[in-house]
Amino acid sequence: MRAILTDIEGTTSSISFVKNVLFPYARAALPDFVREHGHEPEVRRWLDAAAVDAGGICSDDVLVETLQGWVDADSKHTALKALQGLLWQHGYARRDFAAHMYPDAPRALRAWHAAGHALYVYSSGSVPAQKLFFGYSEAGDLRPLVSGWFDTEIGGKRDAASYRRIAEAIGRAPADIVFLSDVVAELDAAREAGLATVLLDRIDDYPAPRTGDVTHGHARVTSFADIRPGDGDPANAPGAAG
Ligand SMILES: CSCCC(=O)C(=O)COP(=O)(O)O
Ligand SMILES: [Mg+2]
Repeated sequence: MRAILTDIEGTTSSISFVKNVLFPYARAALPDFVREHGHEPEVRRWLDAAAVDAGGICSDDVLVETLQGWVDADSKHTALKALQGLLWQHGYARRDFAAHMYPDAPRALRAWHAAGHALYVYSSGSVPAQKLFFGYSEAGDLRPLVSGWFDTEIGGKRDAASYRRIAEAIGRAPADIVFLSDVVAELDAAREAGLATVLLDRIDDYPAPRTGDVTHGHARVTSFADIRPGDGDPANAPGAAG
């Protein structure tokens, strides 16, 4: 039984939810959050880590502006991602929003879990942010389906070494893991590490279909419904095109 490792943004869920709901929420909440919680060790640790890459020692006001710029630029900086997770906690808990899920994703995740496939998440969002996302999803609490969570603390998503570390962490041979993502560069890195790969080509996120050479030979599907992780090479899945 292959294990399944899935990305979130652009794969289980729409990019527009992250860009139009989560990021603006974090951006707006940052100044008050840093003022009210900046002295707490967990928050300070990430603020200090961000400050190092923001050019060294600076005031919290300058740091907030830098962090807001990183939000606008969709930076995957680990410290920003950790802070975003802490910021979103309030929004989810107050039911200001629920995390978007393409309906085919939770349907397939539940079916794969019931069939005995172990499911893992690997996202640039911090592990706490991933758990909030799956916990407060439009499809309900999906956390019980997931056996393990990985973020960029294990390494960048475009680095093959990250996938080798994940395989080791979950105790599986790389070839026994299928990685699902919307980003070809991430799939290239996973394939280099020996994982099977499937490109999610979500029409809502990527209106021009990504076919032919741009898929770099990865199996391509537009829905989780077309992935057959138990059938050997996912490239043979119905709907997959290299
Ligand atoms: C799961 S947290 C919200 C999404 C996010 O901040 C992010 O960076 C997602 O990137 P992904 O690696 O899931 O494409
Ligand atoms: Mg993605």
